[in-house]
Amino acid sequence: MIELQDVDFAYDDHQVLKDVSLTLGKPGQNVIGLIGQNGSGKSTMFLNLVGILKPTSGRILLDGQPLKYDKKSLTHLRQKVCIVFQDSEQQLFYSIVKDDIAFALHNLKLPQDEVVARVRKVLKQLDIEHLKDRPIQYLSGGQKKRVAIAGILVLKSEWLLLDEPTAGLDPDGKQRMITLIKGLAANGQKILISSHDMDFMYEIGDYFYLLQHGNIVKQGDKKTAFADDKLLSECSLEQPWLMKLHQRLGLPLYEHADAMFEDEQLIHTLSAIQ
Ligand SMILES: Nc1ncnc2c1ncn2[C@@H]1O[C@H](COP(=O)(O)OP(=O)(O)OP(=O)(O)O)[C@@H](O)[C@H]1O
Repeated sequence: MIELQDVDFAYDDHQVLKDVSLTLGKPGQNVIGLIGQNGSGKSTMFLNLVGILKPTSGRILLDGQPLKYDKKSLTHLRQKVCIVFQDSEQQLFYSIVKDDIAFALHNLKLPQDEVVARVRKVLKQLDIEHLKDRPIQYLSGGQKKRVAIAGILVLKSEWLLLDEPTAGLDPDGKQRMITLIKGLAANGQKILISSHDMDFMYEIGDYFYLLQHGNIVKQGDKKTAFADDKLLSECSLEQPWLMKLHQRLGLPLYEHADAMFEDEQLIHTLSAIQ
């Protein structure tokens, strides 16, 4: 579990996180969403969680132990909690895809056959086997994102932090991201995602935190987190469309779009209207 206790963070005199307390990794909460508009502090919170930044006050605990910031402790932390940055370029270092994915594994001094096996597995998992020998500089933004994620997934960390994973993706890329995240979560991967893409978050998340100007102003499951349209618009966020249909048209609150399209009773009612 990851716990934040009364965490404040400021860049010099610019206070960004304000008294944030939360516990990540409770049973049934494999995919956790951190929602907030641009500048609300999501990336700053992520950077605190991986020890790149240190809370100005308060503390962060991993499995009950407060984070320490010496080199050895940070190496340990980064084997358990890994981040995929919003800008994939920030974490692509090698020129060829398969070398880049293997980079951190070589750093960990894993045996070569283990490195090869792990790289092969993630290439398949992310459907990028065809890119393995390609120069990274010629990949599209969406392909680079998948390579960056592959380079983290090979590490098999307990926690995966995805900062704005759908930024810049086309509908197909977004759908692939949804499939990937659902697949990882089904295998027990714990994932924290930051985004202001509300339909995406609604589709994949189990539990949500709403961040406004560095404060957690709401938390809960889908039903709770997205219910207050007024609060969401104060945060410059839009209600997910399934929640709008529920609140404004009285439809059941579907967990995801497929559940609505597969609802035979709804289909029957709609066809009777026509
Ligand atoms: N290195 C920095 N130095 C000073 N201020 C910063 C720095 N990084 C971010 N900020 C400021 O901190 C605030 C929160 O930024 P942050 O990137 O955490 O927000 P965010 O919610 O992730 O935004 P976005 O959705 O645009 O990625 C913003 O006002 C931003 O300008």
